[in-house]
Amino acid sequence: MPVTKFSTPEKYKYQNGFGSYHESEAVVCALPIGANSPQKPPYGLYAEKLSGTAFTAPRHENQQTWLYRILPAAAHSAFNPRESSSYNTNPEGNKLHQIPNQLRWDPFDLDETVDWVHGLKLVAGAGDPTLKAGLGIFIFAAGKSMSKNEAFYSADGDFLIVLQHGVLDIQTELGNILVRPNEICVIPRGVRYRVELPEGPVRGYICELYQGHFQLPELGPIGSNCLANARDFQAPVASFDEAPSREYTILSKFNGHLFAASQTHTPFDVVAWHGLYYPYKYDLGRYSVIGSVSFDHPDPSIYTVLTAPTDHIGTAVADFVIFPPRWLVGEDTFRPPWYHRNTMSEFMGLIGGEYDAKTGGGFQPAGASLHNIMSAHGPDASTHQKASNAELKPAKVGEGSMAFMFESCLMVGVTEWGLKTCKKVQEDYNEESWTPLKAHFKIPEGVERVSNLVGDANRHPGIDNGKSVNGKGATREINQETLPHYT
Ligand SMILES: O=C(O)Cc1cc(O)ccc1O
Ligand SMILES: [Fe+2]
Repeated sequence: MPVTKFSTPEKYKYQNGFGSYHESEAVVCALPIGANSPQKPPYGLYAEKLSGTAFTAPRHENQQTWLYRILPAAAHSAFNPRESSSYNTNPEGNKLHQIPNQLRWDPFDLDETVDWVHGLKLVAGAGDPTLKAGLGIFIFAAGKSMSKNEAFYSADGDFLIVLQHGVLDIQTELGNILVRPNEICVIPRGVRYRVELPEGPVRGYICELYQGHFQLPELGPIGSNCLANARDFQAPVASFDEAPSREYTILSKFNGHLFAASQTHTPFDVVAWHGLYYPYKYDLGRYSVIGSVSFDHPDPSIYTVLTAPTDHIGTAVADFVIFPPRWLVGEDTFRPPWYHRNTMSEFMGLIGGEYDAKTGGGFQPAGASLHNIMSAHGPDASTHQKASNAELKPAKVGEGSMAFMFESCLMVGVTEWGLKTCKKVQEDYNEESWTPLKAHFKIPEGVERVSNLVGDANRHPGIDNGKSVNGKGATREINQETLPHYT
């Protein structure tokens, strides 16, 4: 049998595992053994610590990485404000409109005129990076690679990048990551990187976490596998530029504003590193979806890829949730999401295809929606019509599609850009979605108006010995007295 050889280009080798202690060296023996900061690190390298949590954070939260580099990151000029009148991704400088309306955006435009740094548009957010509290939601669209002489970092938070279009070739201090369609990438606060666009324009969404870090959700009774499996997260291996000395600009996003410093050596000079604080990517196609195999529609928390918890267990400052292709088999079930009002806010985007809860055509790839705290929403009228009459055989939904949600316990405000400047807000969202819903309520002839009695099966006409519910094909045995069904 012929042997197929798979090879990954050296540039894009990865180490697998979420939250794993990784170590990597681009030159043999560049990592010191048995010490972090020897008097003279190997090959004349400098040792530098990059911390992602307080030094004293408990072990289960503590994240830091030791870098062994040609020159320390500190070797640069002072930072000066750059583009201070135009560049502002700061929530406090961007008036946030807190409004209860359901909002939906048409697809955001590609923009071929800008690079990664200038393609970031704050669309919504909550909190404040100076207090390390809350999150920022960005739309990004870029058509130019960053200059070879630039590196960017955000001091404000961790970037969770959800790519919607194109490919991102990211050179980070810790190594290279190629983000391809249907993949996401997390770049932690402070990590310096530059983004090249090998296949032209890119577009997508970012959740910037001003507080804490993303982690895998608990699995509870699911057990030890499924959802996003730890081994499918990929961190880069050490890789450094051997470029001759030249001018570099370090761009810092600091409290939403841009600052620039210069240096005469490459920032991509980390020859080896070890630790828990590193960028990583994940292919959403690897997500192992869990769902109901009997009836009813479970909470979307079963689709959580990553969660950023608050101090209150079970309540997230940001959950990253996806809606991948999956089988729906629920009997006697309205299969799309129920109508609901949520104490959490829900920002959604669509990477591709069609989202099964919104089949009316208004929620499109590269578009978005925001259902803020207690903003009522659910399937649009056409989806309701289809789903409440559909034949309930097993059905694959979301084939070729990937919707996602940033769900937050915080009230999410919308920026002026998001509400007006981008000109993408759909004025007729309610009229297209829910105002066409018809009332179907009808009390059959002979049914009493008031009944406090729930234990009498005779009061529930249309139930056939508890074997089928509403005659719609459910086969489970159920005590009919508990069924508050009228047909
Ligand atoms: O509103 C939405 O479309 C997202 C969502 C999906 C779901 O299956 C259940 C609840 C929910 O908020
Ligand atoms: Fe919802």
